[in-house]
Amino acid sequence: MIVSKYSASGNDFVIFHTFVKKNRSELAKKLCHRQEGVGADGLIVLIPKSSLDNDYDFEWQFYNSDGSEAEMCGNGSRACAHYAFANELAPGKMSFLTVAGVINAEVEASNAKGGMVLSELTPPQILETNIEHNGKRWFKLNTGVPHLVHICDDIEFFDIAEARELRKKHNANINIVFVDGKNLRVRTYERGVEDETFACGTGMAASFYIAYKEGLVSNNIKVYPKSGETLYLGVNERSITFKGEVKKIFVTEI
Ligand SMILES: N[C@H](CCC[C@H](N)C(=O)O)C(=O)O
Repeated sequence: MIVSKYSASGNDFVIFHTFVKKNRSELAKKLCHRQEGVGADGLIVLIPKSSLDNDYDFEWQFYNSDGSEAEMCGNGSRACAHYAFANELAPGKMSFLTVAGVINAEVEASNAKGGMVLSELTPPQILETNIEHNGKRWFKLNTGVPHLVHICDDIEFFDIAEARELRKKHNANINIVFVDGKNLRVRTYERGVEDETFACGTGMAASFYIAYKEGLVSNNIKVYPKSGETLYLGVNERSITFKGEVKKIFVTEI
């Protein structure tokens, strides 16, 4: 089986396509394993559409590295869009079906090593605005998957033990966000990876949306995850747009 390894702002994925839709939880754990597999935060399986009457170009399955299936993955949606375009499975402007809903994506630039991709996420839903934990205020919202967000004053310290506790209590990804002038810096403990990742797209979107609703940033900004790569976040009348570079690291047979 031929698989591709992608990095989207430091969040990395194994991607392949097949017409067969089945449970791939065990395969995800095997392929994502950092020492015994390809190594990735998640597995993306692209399933080309089987009938012309679907109003999307393909369907996908997304699995975290622990084998859990997640409704959506922001960075994964950008990597998958480039993979689909590069493998002639979709046009540059595409839409695909995820558990969270249909995602629109556009490959704005592409070459053999990757490109620049914009995804439009599912409409954000603010669920709670005042969760108190250890004297800190957390927001809970869904940007395709559930996230907790805390607006912090020191991005250099991320309490992973506290994040793990909150992740278990709320079954959500955990984000701290720092307002850095006009832009944001975000760090995320990811559900299903069970550790901090170098970037989390839906987490950056959740953090951006809370900072925007709190009047701390404008509706079009740059967001910097742990990897330091630049992501462009915006709010439109429908949802949140999310743009950044994706890199095709290698293609291999397993
Ligand atoms: N770990 C997340 C799914 C992947 C989200 C993240 N990789 C992104 O880019 O949005 C969850 O289980 O809710």
